[in-house]
Amino acid sequence: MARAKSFTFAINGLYQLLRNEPNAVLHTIATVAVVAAGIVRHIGPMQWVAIVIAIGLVWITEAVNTGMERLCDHVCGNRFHPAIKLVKDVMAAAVMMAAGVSVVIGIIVFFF
Ligand SMILES: Nc1ncnc2c1ncn2[C@@H]1O[C@H](COP(=O)(O)OP(=O)(O)OP(=O)(O)O)[C@@H](O)[C@H]1O
Repeated sequence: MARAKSFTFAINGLYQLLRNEPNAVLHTIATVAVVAAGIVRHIGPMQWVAIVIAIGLVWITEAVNTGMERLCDHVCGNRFHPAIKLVKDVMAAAVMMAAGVSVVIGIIVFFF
């Protein structure tokens, strides 16, 4: 029962991410486009594995980034603090690296 409740909290987190994070719209469009391209190009099972990992990597880092941003804003009350800057910049770097890795995976899968 407790497990089922945790699952509903996680679903609520996903809903909040989709509702409040503008980047989530871009990720959704990119996810649909890449999956459609994979279907049209009849990519193989291992290529699907790479694509699923790439998509998951971006969504997971965006979710963690969003959570950390909200926590930072709550803790510092929107006042500037060097530690908050470091946390937010590092999280932004994580999203950027995940996106970069995903683009490289996409290029390898679809163009090689
Ligand atoms: N309270 C703060 N203290 C110090 N620096 C901050 C603070 N809030 C934001 N910053 C700096 O501004 C940058 C952008 O912050 P912001 O919260 O707007 O992130 P964002 O990436 O624009 O968010 P979103 O993902 O919602 O578009 C941070 O990476 C950080 O360098």
